[in-house]
Order: sequence, then structure tokens, then C-alpha cells
Amino acid sequence: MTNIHSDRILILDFGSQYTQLIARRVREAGVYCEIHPYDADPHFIQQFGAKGIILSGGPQSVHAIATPRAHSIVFELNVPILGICYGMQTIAAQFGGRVISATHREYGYAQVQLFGHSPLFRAIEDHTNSAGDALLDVWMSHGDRVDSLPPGFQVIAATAHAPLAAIADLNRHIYGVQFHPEVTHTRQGQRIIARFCHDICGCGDLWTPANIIDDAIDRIHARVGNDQVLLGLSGGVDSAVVAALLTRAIGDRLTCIFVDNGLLRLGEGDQVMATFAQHLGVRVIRVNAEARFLDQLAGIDDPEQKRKLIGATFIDVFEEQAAQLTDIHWLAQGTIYPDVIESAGAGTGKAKVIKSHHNVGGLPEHMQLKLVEPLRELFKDEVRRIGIELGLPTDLVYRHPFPGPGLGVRILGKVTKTAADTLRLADQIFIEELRRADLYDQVAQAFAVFLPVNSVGVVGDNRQYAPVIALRAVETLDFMTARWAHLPYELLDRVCRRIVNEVPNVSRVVYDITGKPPGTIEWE
Ligand SMILES: Nc1ncnc2c1ncn2[C@@H]1O[C@H](COP(=O)(O)OP(=O)(O)OP(=O)(O)O)[C@@H](O)[C@H]1O
Ligand SMILES: O=c1[nH]c(=O)c2[nH+]cn([C@@H]3O[C@H](COP(=O)(O)O)[C@@H](O)[C@H]3O)c2[nH]1
Ligand SMILES: NC(=O)CC[C@H](N)C(=O)O
Ligand SMILES: [Mg+2]
Repeated sequence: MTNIHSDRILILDFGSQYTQLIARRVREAGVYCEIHPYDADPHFIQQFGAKGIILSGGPQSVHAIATPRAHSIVFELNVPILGICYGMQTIAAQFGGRVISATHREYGYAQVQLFGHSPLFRAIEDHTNSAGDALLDVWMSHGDRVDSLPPGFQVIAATAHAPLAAIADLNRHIYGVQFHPEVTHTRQGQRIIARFCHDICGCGDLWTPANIIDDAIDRIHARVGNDQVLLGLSGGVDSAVVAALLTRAIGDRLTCIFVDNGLLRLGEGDQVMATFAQHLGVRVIRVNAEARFLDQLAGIDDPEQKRKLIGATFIDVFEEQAAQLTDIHWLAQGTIYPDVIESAGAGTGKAKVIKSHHNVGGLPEHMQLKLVEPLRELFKDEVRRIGIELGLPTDLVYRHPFPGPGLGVRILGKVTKTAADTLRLADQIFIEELRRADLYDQVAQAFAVFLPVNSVGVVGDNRQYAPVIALRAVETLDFMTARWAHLPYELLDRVCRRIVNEVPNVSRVVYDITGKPPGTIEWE
């Protein structure tokens, strides 16, 4: 069988918020890649066997003292290199060019003019100007710029404020772009990344859903042998896809545990049991652990502490269940690549930890079960594609994600059963109305949040002093950046009226209009 990991790109992370997007673009081009810190061990970099290396952007200035540089091994492997933003600046500095603070910073849209015949941009353009020059619409985010070319390099693109907006050493196959091809605002970005991976690095097109499934099944066999496996099944997309993969790989040696932690949506428990146990025929044990989770959380209001407690309690429940079954040493989870990267569990450690995902950063140290995480290197859209390929129902595959800590991170501050019950009703109304308006599939994620602040209302001539519900709906493909959904006023109006009328003890409804960044999607 083809080894789908053999044509691989190494992405070295200098701390950009967009490094993950570079990886997604490379994967979209059908090429396997991994992200590692820029200062990864040189032996590791050598042994990784990349056919090409991408250096990400980063927040620092190469002309400041003691800022990150690419290890010399990167340039000794004789594989093509693409530096993006900081990555290009460090290439310029390391090869004897000069980087300075620009007088004009460029943030956002810019138009670059292409020069010469570099393989990176060949026949890729958005427009031409009156002189017939090829132009690209790109997205920039920089305060520094390359001011003089290193020996051996030539300029291959320019903007008005950055005359060296892309550079290349065509003999050594080293490229640098000041703009960000990984963001969708750079219209030809995907083609530029694909061009680098296929034409310049010579990678094939092996990373396809069918190949990913075959490879995942082989790896499950190699890892668990003839053992029994316990899977944490949430009813969400990721664990559903893992259930389907494991069923293919190990058949009835799979047992699923669905934990009702008291922080689920209305009717979710029954729905999960109906879908998986009845329709898909997998063995599912339902554990009612509401009291236990709520006891653990009592009085705690710090979001990170809540996440870690929920993660640890999940594992305690899994381990107790495993102990009651015979011969279980493996715990499968639907962990995906963003969970790992955002919790900085990939060990890149360069970007700041924003929140610990319960299934990665939240795992306790004393855990006995060994993990099987077949989706650990996949992005959400890849997981969905293989879910469809495995024959899972479309509405399951396209469900909005629901975080493991569930309502625990949507009830701000202290979690109580009363707040959870209130929130479940409000959330149900919001989702029901979205579906009725045919907008559920237009937004990537929508939910209600419980705010533990009282506001004054007037109901039936009486004063009401009660908590507030916030509604959140976002549009996003990768969940790394998001735009608040511009839902119709009539819909918001209907949802608000229904919530204040039908849900006891809610005084007011507000709509969250914060993008990510600066907001995150969840409130905690
Ligand atoms: N209530 C639960 N019972 C058992 N396992 C759970 C539960 N909630 C989460 N998990 C485990 O944690 C993993 C990560 O949760 P996460 O919410 O990221 O994924 P998901 O629920 O499978 O998919 P989605 O992101 O679409 O909600 C799950 O794949 C599952 O293995
Ligand atoms: O399984 C999960 N465990 C978690 O601890 C967790 N925290 C956030 N999320 C989901 O991740 C996406 C991005 O969320 P944020 O913008 O809030 O970081 C959104 O889809 C969030 O719902 C989680 N999923
Ligand atoms: N996005 C980036 O990589 C920025 C690089 C560098 N910090 C600059 O401002 O130019
Ligand atoms: Mg989930």
C-alpha cells in the first residue's frame, strides 16, 4: 500500500496565529504535513524526511536582539523552502539581506505585482494592469520588510510599500513571501501553496479521504492488535467518525461509553442512544454522571479550572467503566488536530495557550488507559469528509460542534443545575428557530450562553430581577477565525420573545456581535 505520509511537508512555527491555516492549505492540496516549533531538534528536522519546509510568520522582529532563526539544518537538507512573512524575513536576514522596520505598515488587503518567471506564481494572477503586468490580491500583516536582497536572490513580487514583497533563489529553491497565502483573503493562496507542494517540492496527491481511512485502519490494527477498546462517544462528529473507523477496524471489540455529565443539550442523551445503539448498531453504555460532575464543579468559577476538572472527571468515569469490563487497556477519543494545537499539546509551544481542550490539556497525569486517537492529525473538514466516505448520515456529520465541557463553559462562572436547566431550554429554542428558518446549515456553530448577572425586567406588572441569556452564532470554516452571523432581525426577535416567555427566570436576551479574534467562539 502507498504510504500516504511519505510525501510530507514540515511546517516550522515561529508563533503565528495562522500556522494552523498553512497546514490546512497543504492538506487541502492533498499533501500530509506537520507543524513543529522552529527550534525543533535538528536531528528531528533531518529525520522527518520532508520534501519541503515552510517557515511560518511570527510576532517578533528579526532585527530585534535574540529573535528566532531557522536552524542551519533547514537549509542543508537541499529541499525547497517557503518562508511566509517572518519566515521570509528570517531567510533574508540569515542569507545576508537586510530587514528594517517599515515606515508604512501593511495590515489587510494589498495588491502585489509579479515579476519574472518564478515557478511559485507561474500562470497565477487575479488581474493584469494596463501595462500587462500580472497582479495578485493578497492579505498582509507586517510592520517590518526586507530592504535589501541576500546574494543569489531575486525579487518576484512587489507592493507600493514593500518593493521586496516576494523573493526567490531559484537555484536553491528558496522562496519568501511577505503576504499570507494561507488566509482565504489571499485569493490565489491555495493555488500558491499547492504549487509549492506539488510543482516545487514534487509531492504527490496522496492525502485523500479513502487513503486516510485505509491508513487509519492499518494504524489502529498496529496499535491495538487484538485488544478491546473503549471509546468516549459524545454524539458529536469527531467521536462518531472514530466509532465508524473502529467498527471497521476491530468490529465488536469496540465498546462505547456515553457520559451524561449533566452539561448536555436538551434531549441529547436519548438522541445519542437512539442514533448509535439503535440505528448504527454499536454497543453503547450510557453512564449517568450528572451529580458527580456538578459536585466536582460546585463553587468553581475559573474557566481553566472548570475545563481541567471536567477533563479529569471524564477520565475517572472512563477508567471506572473500563475496570468493570474485562481486559480493556485502550481508550479511544475523537481528538482532532486543532484540539491538540490549541492546547499546545503538539509541543509546538510557540503560540499562547488560549484554552485547554478537555480531552488534551485537561487530561490527568495519573491516567492508566492508553490512548487511541485516530483523528489526532486531522482538521474538522477532513474529519467530515471521511465521515461521509464512511457512510455516516449527513445530518450527523454536519452537526454543529459541541465542546466536551458542554454547558460547563457556557454557564459563565459557577455551574449550577438551575442554570443548566435554564440554558438547555433557551438553547433548544434558538436551535429550533434556526432550523425552522433554514439557517442552521448556514452557520458553523450557534448556541446560547448563561450570564450570571441579574437585570431588571417587567412582567405582568411585576418586577423581575433575573439572569441574562446571550445568543452566539458564527460563520467559520476552520473555527480559528470567525465572523458573527448576521442573522435576520425577525429571527432574533422571535427567539428573544420565545425565550423570555417560555423559559422561567430570564429577564433579557442579547446577541453577541464579537468576531474571533478578538472574541473566542465559546465564552469561556
Ligand atoms: N459526553 C461525552 N461522553 C463521552 N465522551 C465524550 C463526551 N464528550 C466528549 N467526549 C470525548 O471527547 C472528545 C472530544 O470532544 P469534542 O466535542 O471535541 O468532539 P466530538 O464531540 O466528538 O465532536 P464535535 O466537535 O463535533 O462536538 C470526543 O470525541 C469524545 O471522545
Ligand atoms: O471538545 C472541545 N473541548 C473543549 O474543551 C473545547 N473548547 C472549545 N471548543 C470548540 O472549539 C471551537 C473553537 O472554540 P473557541 O473559539 O472557543 O476556542 C468551537 O467549536 C468550540 O465549541 C472545544 N471543544
Ligand atoms: N505576520 C508576521 O509574520 C509579522 C512579522 C514581523 N513581526 C513583522 O511585523 O513584519
Ligand atoms: Mg463534542
